[in-house]
Amino acid sequence: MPQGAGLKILVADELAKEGLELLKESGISFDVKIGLKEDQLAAETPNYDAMIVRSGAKVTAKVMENPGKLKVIARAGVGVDNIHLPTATAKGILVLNTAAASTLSTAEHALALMMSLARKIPAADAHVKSGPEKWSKAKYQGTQLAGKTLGVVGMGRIGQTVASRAIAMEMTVIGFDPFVQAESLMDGKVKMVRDFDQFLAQIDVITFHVPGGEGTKHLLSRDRLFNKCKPNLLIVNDARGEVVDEFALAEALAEKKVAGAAIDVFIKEPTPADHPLLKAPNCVLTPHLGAQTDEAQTAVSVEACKAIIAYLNSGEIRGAVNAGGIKLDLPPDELPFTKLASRVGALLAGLMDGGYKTITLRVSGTKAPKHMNTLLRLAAVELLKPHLGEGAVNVINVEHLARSRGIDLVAIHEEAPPAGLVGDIVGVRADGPNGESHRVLGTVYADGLPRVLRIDNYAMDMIPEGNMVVIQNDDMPGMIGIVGTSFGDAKVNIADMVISREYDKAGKATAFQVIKTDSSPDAKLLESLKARPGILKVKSVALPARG
Ligand SMILES: NC(=O)C1=CN([C@@H]2O[C@H](COP(=O)(O)OP(=O)(O)OC[C@H]3O[C@@H](n4cnc5c(N)ncnc54)[C@H](O)[C@@H]3O)[C@@H](O)[C@H]2O)C=CC1
Ligand SMILES: O=C(O)CCC(=O)C(=O)O
Repeated sequence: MPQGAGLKILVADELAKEGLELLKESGISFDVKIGLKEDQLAAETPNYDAMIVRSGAKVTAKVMENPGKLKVIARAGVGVDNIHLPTATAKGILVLNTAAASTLSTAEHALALMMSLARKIPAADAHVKSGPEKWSKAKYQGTQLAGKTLGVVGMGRIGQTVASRAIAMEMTVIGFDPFVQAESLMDGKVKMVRDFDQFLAQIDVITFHVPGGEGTKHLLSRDRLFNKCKPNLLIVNDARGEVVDEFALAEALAEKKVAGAAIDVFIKEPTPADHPLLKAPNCVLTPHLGAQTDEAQTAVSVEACKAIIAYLNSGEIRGAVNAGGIKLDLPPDELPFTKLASRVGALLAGLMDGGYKTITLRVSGTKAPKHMNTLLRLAAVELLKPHLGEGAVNVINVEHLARSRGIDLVAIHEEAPPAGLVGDIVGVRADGPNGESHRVLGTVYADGLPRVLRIDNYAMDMIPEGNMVVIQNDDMPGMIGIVGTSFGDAKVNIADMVISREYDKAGKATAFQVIKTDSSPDAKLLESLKARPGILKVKSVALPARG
């Protein structure tokens, strides 16, 4: 079957043609349906494996209530405030964005707003076009930016790009970003200020480059606009509408508490006809144009389409917003550890009788520790599958599902491998609420195949694959014969087998037999084995084949 066969993508916003061309070339079928209302989008969603949006389509909790086969949403752009991330994560839907593709264009737009505002360009333009009668220069006298202090709020990709250009324009630049710990950025050229009010007291121009949402709501509040800003302040908002209190801003402009504002983003877009900023003095407005250039729109479209194709075809994750740093497209020498973690998790799930309180991953060596979060999630998915169902849990929602059930997921890096082992060891341990506890330890050999090296304290060396039966029994003569005969009577061929013995503190020996079979052992065989004297535990696990 060709790659991508049977998969479907919904393009729910206008995308530049270069991205759509890539979708065509990929062979994955796609529909372009723009302007769908919430109900319509909710009805379409379950039919698609992937969705691509810009900022127009609102992917609300309701839209994802019954996600059907939807696995991934790509935002052709940066802000994902039009996608309800908690629901996407809870439903196991990966959300991607194209973080850097529109950085330059948005930064240039912020600078364009700043200069338009400082030199009153839009008003002067309208004045000239209104006719020669009232020709006036004095009314459009502006402010020179060189020598002024610019305050950049949010020193991420766009903030730093704006800062570097403002420095070239001979402005002094200071930054505010609670998530940057350094005293200064950009080779010491941008001093970071910790207190927002002290920051406001120093600046002549402010520009916002932060994500939207509760964390940044009304950073420029009524109190700050009226009591903390300098009266000559010019305000640029190219981030999100909620960052500045729009209504208070209109009043502050009218009362000359601040000198001017240039705004690209609004709480409600399109802005309603009675929006107070439409009539506010010295106010430049644009209809969310930050990323609206040929270059940025081509780049976000291409990046979003490439990311969707890569994820659908190979599971490669690019630009993940809600995947907790997992990476599935690992280099060839690290990739087998993902298979090891999944298989160790599945084996452990088979050993456990009850539920879990804690799932702990311990890793040592040089390769496995690079991917602790990915390995932990992969193992936890397999541990939760028997309880939640095959399709209900995946690497995106596993942490949320575990947390919502009171299960702790713990990852520990150990400098040295467990006693008696060497190199890259991946160990997963499950502790149940009633004291039940099992662990499985494994590694990957130079042949790239995963090996199980220990189940609890029983040492072994076995490739975890296919149908496996784990039997714990008292260590006494005849047990192997009993097991072999039972499998033979049930016409289940034993393909491979390892036996390991362990002594408890009292010196009593028990043995573990790990048996691989050519066909799946049925419940009758397992029950008959369990009933045999001396057999303590019988568990069957179906793992994928070797490939
Ligand atoms: N107008 C437009 O068309 C566009 C607007 N945007 C907006 O620009 C935002 C920034 O984009 P990038 O620079 O690429 O993101 P980024 O993630 O590189 O940078 C955001 C920065 O904001 C900082 N931050 C977060 N909360 C903060 C707070 N309360 N106070 C101060 N700083 C805070 C973060 O630490 C980070 O350094 C996007 O989230 C989006 O909302 C992005 C593209 C186009
Ligand atoms: O996609 C758009 O139209 C707006 C761009 C934007 O705001 C973003 O990428 O965050």
